[in-house]
Amino acid sequence: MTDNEERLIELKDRVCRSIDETREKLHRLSQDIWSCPELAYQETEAHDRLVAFFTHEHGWTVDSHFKLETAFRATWRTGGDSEGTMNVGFLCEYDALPGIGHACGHNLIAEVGAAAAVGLKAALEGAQEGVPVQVTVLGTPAEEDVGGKIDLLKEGAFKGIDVVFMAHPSKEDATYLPCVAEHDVTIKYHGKTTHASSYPWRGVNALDAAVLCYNNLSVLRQQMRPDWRVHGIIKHGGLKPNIIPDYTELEYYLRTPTRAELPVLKEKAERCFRSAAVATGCTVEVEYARNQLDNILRVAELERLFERNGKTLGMDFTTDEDVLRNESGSTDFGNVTFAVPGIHPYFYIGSNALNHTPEYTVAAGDEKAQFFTLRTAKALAMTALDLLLQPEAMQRVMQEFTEVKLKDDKMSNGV
Ligand SMILES: NCCC[C@H](NC(=O)CCN)C(=O)O
Repeated sequence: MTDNEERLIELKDRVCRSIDETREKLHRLSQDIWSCPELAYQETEAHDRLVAFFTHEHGWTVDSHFKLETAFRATWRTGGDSEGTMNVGFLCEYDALPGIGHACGHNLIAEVGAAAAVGLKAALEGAQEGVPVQVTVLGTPAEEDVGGKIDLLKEGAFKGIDVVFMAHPSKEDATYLPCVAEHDVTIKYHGKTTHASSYPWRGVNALDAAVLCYNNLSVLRQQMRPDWRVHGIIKHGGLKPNIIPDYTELEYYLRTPTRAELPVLKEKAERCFRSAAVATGCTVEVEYARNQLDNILRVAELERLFERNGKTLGMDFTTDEDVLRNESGSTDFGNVTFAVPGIHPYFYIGSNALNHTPEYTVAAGDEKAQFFTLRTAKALAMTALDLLLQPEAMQRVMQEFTEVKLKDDKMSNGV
């Protein structure tokens, strides 16, 4: 075994020990966030708790309200000049869901990011030969909405970060689960009210338009690729049965496995929106969310390193092809992966509950989740050490990142 390999093992042990030594503070942080669920862009308490956590941990430079009201940044760097310093990013999410609190366990995402950063810093602080590194923690709000990470990307918050890590609670350990491109859209129909019984023929029925739109999209599914998704709700359908509705509103999520396919689906969906207006005589407004979520650009080398570290800690990565190929959602982390190589693995939290259910809310606040949460943080920090102490590993990551980006560019440009 080489000296460097021995050093890596020692530093990885130090990461695990320091995270275990901080577990009480980390659990309290996670519990404080879990017990005060806040919606996207309204995560003021969670922001304050995380800012206070890093402020009280020595050595961190903390920027509260960093580019967004409820975003933050905490940085720590080893001494020496900035030349050759690798900037390792860890992301914290902390927004909850309406009506069911932290049913996606974002309190645990925040805890994983904080724990991994604290563990990596502790390991490197004591390293004999300096390892030039900056550790950057970014608090990224509103993942469940239009995506705070995308806002932060636009504001340059990820500039200078060389590799980025986060992890998401799930019902199994997985180095990756399909994360698809998505664009949210609101469709508004405007008609004309009249008495629905006395003289309905004088009205223009916006609810008819909404129902036709819903049905148009429902029949479109037969002609969609099986891995595309179109799903939505009628947010406003009218005021009273005897008033022909003059305003209705629908919200839909349009999803495709790659960002290159999304324009194709959007064009088909828009025909459904607009034909409902034509058929009823309504006017229609189509409003897309300001941010489109991209699919995750995968870097297999990062996933391999993470899986190797996770297995040494006892993680049991799923091999269920059905899960690995089909069960998917979207995340604004996808947009980050087109700017910075990164991984977004999933981790079991001691429950078979499904995300976005009240049962998952309970599981995310259960002390039983702590062991799995801290184990995941250790594996992330250990993977960061692999890159810091093995330059050839980071070179492989960058080479692969360049290749997959080029392949995506060609697909997006129809090459
Ligand atoms: N409009 C954004 C929705 C994102 C949401 N993300 C997830 O559920 C991943 C876990 N937080 C989605 O519906 O996919």
